[in-house]
Amino acid sequence: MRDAPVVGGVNVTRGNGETIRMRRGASIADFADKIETLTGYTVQPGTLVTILFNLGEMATATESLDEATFEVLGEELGYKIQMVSPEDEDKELLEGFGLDLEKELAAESEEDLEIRPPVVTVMGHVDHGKTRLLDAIRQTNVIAGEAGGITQHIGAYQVWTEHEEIERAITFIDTPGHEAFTAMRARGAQVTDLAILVVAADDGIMPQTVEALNHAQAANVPIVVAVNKVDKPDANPAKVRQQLTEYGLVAEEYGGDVMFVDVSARQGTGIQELLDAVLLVADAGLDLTANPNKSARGVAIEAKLDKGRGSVATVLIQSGTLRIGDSIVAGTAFGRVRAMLDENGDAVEEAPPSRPVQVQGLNSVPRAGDVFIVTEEDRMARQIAEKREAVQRNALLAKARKRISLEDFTRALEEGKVETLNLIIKGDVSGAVEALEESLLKIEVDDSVQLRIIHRGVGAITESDVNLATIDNAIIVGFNVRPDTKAREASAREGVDIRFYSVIYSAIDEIENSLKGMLKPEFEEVQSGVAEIREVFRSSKFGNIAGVIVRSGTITRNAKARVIREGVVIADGLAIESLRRFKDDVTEVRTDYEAGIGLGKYNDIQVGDEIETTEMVEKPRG
Ligand SMILES: Nc1nc2c(ncn2[C@@H]2O[C@H](COP(=O)(O)OP(=O)(O)OP(=O)(O)O)[C@@H](O)[C@H]2O)c(=O)[nH]1
Repeated sequence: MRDAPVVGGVNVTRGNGETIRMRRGASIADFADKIETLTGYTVQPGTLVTILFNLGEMATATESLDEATFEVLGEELGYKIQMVSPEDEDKELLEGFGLDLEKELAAESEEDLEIRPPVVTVMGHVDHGKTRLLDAIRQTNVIAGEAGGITQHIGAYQVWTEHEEIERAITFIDTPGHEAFTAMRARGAQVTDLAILVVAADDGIMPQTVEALNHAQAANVPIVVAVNKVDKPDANPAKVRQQLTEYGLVAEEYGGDVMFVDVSARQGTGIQELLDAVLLVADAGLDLTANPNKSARGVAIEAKLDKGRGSVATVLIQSGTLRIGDSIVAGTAFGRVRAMLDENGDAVEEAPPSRPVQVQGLNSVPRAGDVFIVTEEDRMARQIAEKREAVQRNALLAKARKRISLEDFTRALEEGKVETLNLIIKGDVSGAVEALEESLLKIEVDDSVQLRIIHRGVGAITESDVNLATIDNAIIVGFNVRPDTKAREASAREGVDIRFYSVIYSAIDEIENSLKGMLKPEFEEVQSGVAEIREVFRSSKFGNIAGVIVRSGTITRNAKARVIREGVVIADGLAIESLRRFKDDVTEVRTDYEAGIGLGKYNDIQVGDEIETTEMVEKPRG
């Protein structure tokens, strides 16, 4: 490739608004490659590192960058950046193996398709009777002859019911509440065709009822309401109907189009009517069909590591038929189907669409929501899994930088992009949540800025809040509440910004400032690399040079350094004046590599000392 000519003082590798597609986890070096392909001229990654540095962002040539950083760099160079979404990325990965799931589905003709059972998730507030209802459904509708058999929890099961004189199956996802539902949605897997919202008639609408229906509505999944515990003396089913009207769920008897069914999970009443309602909704407009005559595709519902059996994963077949001996890949897990069990613990030879089965034979445990596909050869399943693992690793590295934070929002605003700030509000008492919501909605800003509160609730910040924030790129505001362990892990993994407040005024203040584009980012120092001194050389030009091996992270030429002797910082705020590998000046040295570091006039270094480097990164508030 040739060097780019300079025309009118401008290097012609600069763009003219062309779009460059970048993968998650890509680096400056990848970006340079893309520009080279586009222009036909050589682009040095180091040049891009310098340009980015001059824009106030520090990154090495091979480090994974996030979307915001690519955009900054792209804008400077005259390119539009389009980040490839995780779904598209995986799609492209599969296409590389000749697998195009969408094309496959589109190529199916009407004759190939057969009706499949609806897949139903049961959601509702704690103690409103989800578990009991699922038990009741199961007890009254297991396949004849298997009643009383030992059932085992595999995360999903099918029941059979006579509907308009035909025996029909319904598949129930039986994972703990809507946590699984949102986890799967966050991963782009749509498994649920329909949701049953359980509301106890003696208790009425509670925070998780609202949360559950928000999730179902956001996913565009139709809802059937089961008004439970109608056997209780203080049951008030009419009130439940009344209350849900406010959330857009209007009962048929009130002129709306939502089916409400009164049930008692304890007494087993109303169950048949509920199943009929589910099938009516499914038949009315959901068009649930699939081709059973091809190799299977579906979604992992739950999975665990079993001491005796290894990885066991419950999968839901979405199209095709799964058979013993099939090679499958689910997320980053792969293997051959060694055995399949149904919810009764019975061995199954093949599983058609909408059938959940527990599969043995995968090499590791897939995550809930991972899509699985059957491949023609074992080798292909393994290669897909390995490629995905590499992609995930890179994406994680980039994501560690951050998702949207209030500061990003402010910056986007300052750049004049029209923006909507999505918020989730969680508080300790409903009064506070309402007060906060009301005050926030009253903030006056100009027309280009919008505040949307996509969910509010009382109680700790949960994993499902974080999942919702991930999907809608929202910021979570916690008023006197904290995330639970799972939520904390999820927010760290997904990089969701959670802001904690204990005074309503400061929450309003900060969000108002952000909406008005006044929030200034704060920076903090983080460790970027540690090197151990193994030799000290004297150089007439540079003073003492430390011969080091990098123990962790990356030592970069621009970083600040400190010297640590036996765990004590003996000098701080030093600049790295020279960084060399052998005789060459380099900009960075990574873990396990040797290098020579010169700290300018600072000479007090000994063998065994550590040089630790730090960089300034934007600090999450809270
Ligand atoms: N009277 C009456 N009690 C019920 C009925 N359904 C459930 N219950 C009781 O309500 C309590 C909660 O029921 P669960 O099925 O555990 O509720 P859940 O929604 O699954 O609760 P979590 O799993 O904790 O979210 C239990 O004590 C049940 O026995 C009903 O129809 N009538």
